[in-house]
Amino acid sequence: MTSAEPRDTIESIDTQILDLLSQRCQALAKKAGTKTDSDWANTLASIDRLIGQQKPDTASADPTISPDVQRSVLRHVASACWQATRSGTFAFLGPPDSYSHLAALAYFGEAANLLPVPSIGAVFDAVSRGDCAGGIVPIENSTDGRVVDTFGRLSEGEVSITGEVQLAIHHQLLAMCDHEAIKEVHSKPQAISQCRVWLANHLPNAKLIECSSTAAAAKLAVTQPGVAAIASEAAGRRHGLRVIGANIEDNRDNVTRFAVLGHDQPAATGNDKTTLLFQVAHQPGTLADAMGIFKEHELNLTWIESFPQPGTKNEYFFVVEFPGHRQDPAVAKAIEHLKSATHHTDVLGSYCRPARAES
Ligand SMILES: O=C(O)C(=O)C[C@]1(C(=O)O)C=C[C@@H](O)C=C1
Repeated sequence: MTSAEPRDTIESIDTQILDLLSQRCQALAKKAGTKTDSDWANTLASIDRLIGQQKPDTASADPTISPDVQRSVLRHVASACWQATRSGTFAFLGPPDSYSHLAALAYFGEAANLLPVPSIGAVFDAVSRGDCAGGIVPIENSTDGRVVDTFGRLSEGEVSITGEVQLAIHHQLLAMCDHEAIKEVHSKPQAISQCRVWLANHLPNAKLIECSSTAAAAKLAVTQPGVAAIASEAAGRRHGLRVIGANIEDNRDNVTRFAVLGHDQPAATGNDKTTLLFQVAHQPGTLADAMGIFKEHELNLTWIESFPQPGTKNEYFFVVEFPGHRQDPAVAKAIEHLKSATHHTDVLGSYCRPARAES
């Protein structure tokens, strides 16, 4: 055997995997800009379809590797090939190891070119100006509902929602000092709110201080004596912080939904949802009439939120979500109907429904 020959079966298989990777990149590069090209959202949807379609008795449905792990491996392969053949950066609320970063990694894959920015508004700016091909922002959490900064910008209609990530959020209380020496706890308001009961029971005298992100709080806790941060396990590892309290979220099933922002309109996958924003006249019954349209077209709402329209008195935007794609006949008819019955109706996006990831 010469030194260039594979040593054993495993190495020979790895060589084949590398060869397949290179073939996959070449095929992807050939598709770029053609009619059969697909965007990232559709790439993810086709991986999900492939995993879902596997027959239990086929070789690829090997029970030693669960469908979730197979999905994650294929996503990373796709992400590496995408990165090698396309340009494009995706913005998230940084610094690294914020939950937005973890959500971006779960969606775009480890190989993606990810850009940390200082605020949720900066994610919208980067995508709407075209500096980034896409971005990711928190939209709702299971404790407090909508994330206010995101809603304000969604109503401006500059970008679309092209996907969603649901991330299970497990908060850690991180510090350099002992529990007894903690005087201040810093974090993003949403994270503080998700740990309110734990903080009242374990640190009743600590000052709670809001900052731009959980990861920014973790960075600060490294240098400020007596300061603890509520942040992710990954942020604690990055900065060498001690875990003073593990999994301190009050709700064991703490989940944040993140919206993926972009300019594409993902094609229907058969497992989609649609997010709409509308405005009705400030008159009796106008909201009930709008709701009647969803009933008439048998669209089952999974979310409804209202938020004040800036610069007006008693005027609100409404955001609703329901299963189905804007190209489905019932959804298309309902949108047309709403457009004629409301002041303004904007389809924020139709995109593939997500699976849940862990933080
Ligand atoms: O600060 C972070 O790490 C974020 O990514 C933001 C954010 C949010 O605003 O909801 C995301 C998930 C958690 O709910 C806490 C904070």
